[in-house]
Amino acid sequence: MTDYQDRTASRGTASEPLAAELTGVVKRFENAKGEVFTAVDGLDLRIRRGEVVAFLGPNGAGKTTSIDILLGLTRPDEGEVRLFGTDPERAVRAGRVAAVLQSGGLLPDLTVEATVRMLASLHPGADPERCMHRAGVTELRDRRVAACSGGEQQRLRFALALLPKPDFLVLDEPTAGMDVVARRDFWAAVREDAARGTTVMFATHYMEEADQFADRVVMVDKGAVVADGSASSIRAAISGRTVSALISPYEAELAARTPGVRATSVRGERTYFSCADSDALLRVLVGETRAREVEVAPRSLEEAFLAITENARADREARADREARAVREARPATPAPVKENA
Ligand SMILES: Nc1ncnc2c1ncn2[C@@H]1O[C@H](COP(=O)(O)OP(=O)(O)OP(=O)(O)O)[C@@H](O)[C@H]1O
Repeated sequence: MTDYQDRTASRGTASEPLAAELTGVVKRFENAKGEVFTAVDGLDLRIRRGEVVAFLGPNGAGKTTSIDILLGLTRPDEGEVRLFGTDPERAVRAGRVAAVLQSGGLLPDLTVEATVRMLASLHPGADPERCMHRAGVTELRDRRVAACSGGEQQRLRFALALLPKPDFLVLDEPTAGMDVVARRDFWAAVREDAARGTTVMFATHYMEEADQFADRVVMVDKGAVVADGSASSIRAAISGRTVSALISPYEAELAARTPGVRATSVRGERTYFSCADSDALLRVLVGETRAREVEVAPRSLEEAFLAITENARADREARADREARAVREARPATPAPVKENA
């Protein structure tokens, strides 16, 4: 297994039943012209109980579609989905799985408390006070939903999701559009719940959310898993900086020989150097070339994806080579053909 597929960050164990299991899931959409587009392309994912998994990917990677399939809201064209060993609809009906989706579902004229109590009546044994407290909305109880900020509405949705006392919480980009403080408060509430052993899977664009909150990060791109591992292994893969400058092609080539420079590219007038040791490159650019307007930036998520997919491809090729060699070496020498006498 590669660094990105070590799956060591689990809080569950292999002998425990899985919270979720997606095997070979494919979902295609057809546009008005009849062109077929594959949004989820053979997704395999196993989530053990107690794990907190970030589902990370760029726009259009297939996160929402995968989550809809996981929750039984969309049927896959191929593949199988199991939640707690049963089909998604049954698991959701039984209150074992609850979701905080990106929008919808709230009545603007009700107060926060009335909303929670109304939905609590659908779940025998639900404890509205406790759920409000756990989601951090107790202080907002008398506020109308329409007067709540986006972040407060998401916390309210979180309180509603807690009503059936789910074992598994699925959150689809729950903090999209929130400011830093609202995001921090939201995660504090979820984190507290996860500490009680609830399995959590959340989709996000934000690398730092995945890093701070998840103990496992699953990166998806083009509807398939491209990396899967502990946050630290993913972080290691995206460490490094991008240095860019206005520099002549000749001097750029010289600078690219600095140890630690992994790749260069040109966009517009700028040359971008992806490097592990930005200090060494800066010394060269400033001290030995006529480079101007030098900038240093953390590696972007897109660059991280490129690095990870490239590493994953190299790992796959190396593994295939090793396996082929092992097969060749294990094969007994072919005996010389025996000539039969006519
Ligand atoms: N009902 C649909 N009909 C046609 N195409 C769809 C439909 N739903 C999703 N898609 C397409 O499938 C791809 C994956 O979309 P999805 O919403 O799952 O991605 P995502 O990773 O959640 O993206 P984002 O981060 O932007 O929400 C996108 O290209 C999207 O346009």
